Amino acid sequence: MGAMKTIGVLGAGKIGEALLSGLLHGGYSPDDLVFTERYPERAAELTKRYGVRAVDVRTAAEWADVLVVAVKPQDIEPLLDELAPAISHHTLVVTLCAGLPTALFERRLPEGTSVVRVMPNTPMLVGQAMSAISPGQHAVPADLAFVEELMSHVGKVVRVPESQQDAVTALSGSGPAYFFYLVEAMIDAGILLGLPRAVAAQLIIQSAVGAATMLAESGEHPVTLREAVTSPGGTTISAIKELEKHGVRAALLSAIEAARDRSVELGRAHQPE
Ligand SMILES: NC(=O)C1=CN([C@@H]2O[C@H](COP(=O)(O)OP(=O)(O)OC[C@H]3O[C@@H](n4cnc5c(N)ncnc54)[C@H](OP(=O)(O)O)[C@@H]3O)[C@@H](O)[C@H]2O)C=CC1
Ligand SMILES: O=C(O)[C@@H]1CCC=N1
Repeated sequence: MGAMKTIGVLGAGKIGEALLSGLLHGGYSPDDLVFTERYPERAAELTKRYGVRAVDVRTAAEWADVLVVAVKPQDIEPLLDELAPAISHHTLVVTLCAGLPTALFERRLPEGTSVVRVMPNTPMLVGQAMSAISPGQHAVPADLAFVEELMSHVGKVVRVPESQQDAVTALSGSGPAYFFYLVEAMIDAGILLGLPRAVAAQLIIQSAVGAATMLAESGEHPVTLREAVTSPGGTTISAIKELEKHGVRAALLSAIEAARDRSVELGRAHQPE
């Protein structure tokens, strides 16, 4: 178990909470975790829910072997101001922030600080995260191996060069949102066809679970799986024709490109003068 390292989660919003919850489900003890939060009410609520201690950033920096940064990229500067004087250079820093390069942390934290960049996603809440990890310039193989093991408690992990993290963020970081959006639209289609909302939701959600399981377990290409649903002269091809007519494939390509561009932009906002 993670070599029993203590973990401090800085910023327990949606993704910070998902990590705490996922690690607890994955076998971590609440005694090996702390978190920081700006609002005391939110901190108290999380402590009640998970039994994990809320502390200030200085205490987290002094106590934890590993600090996981989970604030919005827009909030990083004040956090680094607080962290820089408090952190020891032996602490491993793991950043979950979209767009922010490891070099930003290395520049602002004590010389030689080991930083690993991770892009997870919210299915971490159910142990089904997809996380991509990249080492900063001072991260040694043991640091990367530790983070790989840590994130494997909450899902699957892949190693990528940091230069690919903006693309990863656009694909799997934001990816669950695209599926939720599709499901939402498909349930609406059920309503359009006169089905009760609860029935439409059950039909679509189970179809999504079934399709995802086939993709994950069959090893078949998505085209093969789609062709198996598409009977000659049947219903599916009538729907596919409309999807093509409305440029859904092109829309997805443009959407994911836009997400990648936004990730790059979030990183640029924190470049040195
Ligand atoms: N949501 C997602 O699917 C994913 C998010 N990420 C990354 O995770 C990070 C967090 O995103 P998300 O959880 O969605 O955002 P949230 O706004 O939900 O979470 C950020 C939390 O950090 C708190 N916070 C801000 N500054 C500080 C500080 N100095 N000390 C302590 N707490 C602080 C915020 O408090 P307050 O409410 O006061 O602002 C908030 O609760 C981002 O960098 C994002 O790019 C990565 C992968 C997926
Ligand atoms: O939307 C965002 O910026 C974050 C990063 C990836 C998913 N959510």
